[in-house]
Amino acid sequence: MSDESRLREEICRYGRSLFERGLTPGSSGNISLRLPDGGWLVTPTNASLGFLDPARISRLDDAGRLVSGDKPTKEIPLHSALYESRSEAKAIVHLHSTHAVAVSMLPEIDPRQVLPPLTPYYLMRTGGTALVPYYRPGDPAVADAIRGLAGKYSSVLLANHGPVVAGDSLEGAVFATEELEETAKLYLLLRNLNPRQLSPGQVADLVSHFGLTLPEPDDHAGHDHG
Ligand SMILES: O=C(O)[C@@H](O)C(=O)COP(=O)(O)O
Ligand SMILES: [Zn+2]
Repeated sequence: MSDESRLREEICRYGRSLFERGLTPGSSGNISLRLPDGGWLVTPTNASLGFLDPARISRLDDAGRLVSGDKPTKEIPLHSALYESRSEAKAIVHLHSTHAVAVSMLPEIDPRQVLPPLTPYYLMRTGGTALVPYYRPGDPAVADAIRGLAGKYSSVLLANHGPVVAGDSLEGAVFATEELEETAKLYLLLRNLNPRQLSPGQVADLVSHFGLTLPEPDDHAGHDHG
């Protein structure tokens, strides 16, 4: 099997797994992978991640033109801007996972740190998450909001919409998105119960032990637009 065939299968396998676990319902969500030649594989628009066909995955060239397969997701500007700002990223996952979407609507959310440091694994997998304001799905204007994060976040929550997470492999992007969803669930379970968070010293220990790069507390991620 060629590398590209293997990657097509991988998109379908992870898509099915995410769908079957209820992490993105209906035809919501999309996945992309960057190929060594600069082209991409992306999920087609209006396709359920649970029922993808490897042969119908959209293949784009390095200029973003459709080369084969079905019409691509309408979120190409979103994926493209995140790849642009995270040059090492190889894959991106966007989901409508319920708890993360719920958190994106809460009034107290800090756009530079959507979730507090509740668990080590959340920080290790996501490196922290930024919130960007609401944009209509497919609106190319979301790209400027992603660029406004200056490449500091690979994990982003779109307000009233869902997470979009980049990784250095599809597995990495999927694992980080799952961790964001689980931590959003914990946050909602513990909201108003004053849970103990990781202390600054415990976070610093994780940063040094695992070589994490976390955004500085004063890094700005814009909240309002329009
Ligand atoms: O929320 C939306 O409409 C999109 O962001 C989405 O999740 C699915 O769109 P397509 O990938 O174009 O099907
Ligand atoms: Zn969406």
